[in-house]
Amino acid sequence: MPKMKIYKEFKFDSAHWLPNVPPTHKCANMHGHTYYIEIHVEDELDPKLGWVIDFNDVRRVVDPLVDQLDHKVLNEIEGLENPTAEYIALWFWNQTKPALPQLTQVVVKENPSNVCVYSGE
Ligand SMILES: Nc1nc2c(c(=O)[nH]1)N=C([C@H](O)[C@H](O)COP(=O)(O)OP(=O)(O)OP(=O)(O)O)CN2
Ligand SMILES: [Zn+2]
Repeated sequence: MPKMKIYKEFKFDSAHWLPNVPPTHKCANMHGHTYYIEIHVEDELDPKLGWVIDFNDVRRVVDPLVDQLDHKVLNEIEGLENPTAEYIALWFWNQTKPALPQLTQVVVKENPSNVCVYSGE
C-alpha cells in the first residue's frame, strides 16, 4: 500500500514573553500571538478505510494539549518557561509522539511569517 502524509491544523491564543532576550528586545515584554500548529503524520494507506489515520484520532491526542495553552501565559506552563516557537514545537512533539507514533513533523506558526518546523532530530 502507498505511504501518505496527512496533517491537521490547530489554533490557540496565548500570551508570552521571552525571558532570555536583552531587556531592550521587544519580546522581553509580555505580548500575544494567535498560534497555528500543524501535526503531520505518515503511514500506509489503509485500503478499506481509505485513510492513513482518522483526523479525529489526531484531534483526540492534540486537543488536550492545545487546551492547556489556549488563553494562558505560556511561560507558566511546565516546559515552556522560554516559550519560543522552537520550544513550543518540542513541547508538542514530546507529548504527542508516545500516543501518535506515526508523527513525523510539528509546525508552529507564531504568525504567517514566523514558523518553526521540527521533525524529531
Ligand atoms: N527563532 C525565533 N525567533 C523569534 C521568536 C521565536 O520563537 N523563535 N519569537 C519572537 C517573538 O515571539 C516575537 O513576538 C516575534 O516578533 P516579530 O518577529 O517581530 O513578529 P511580529 O509578530 O512582531 O510580526 P512581524 O510582522 O513579523 O514583525 C522573536 N523572534
Ligand atoms: Zn512573541
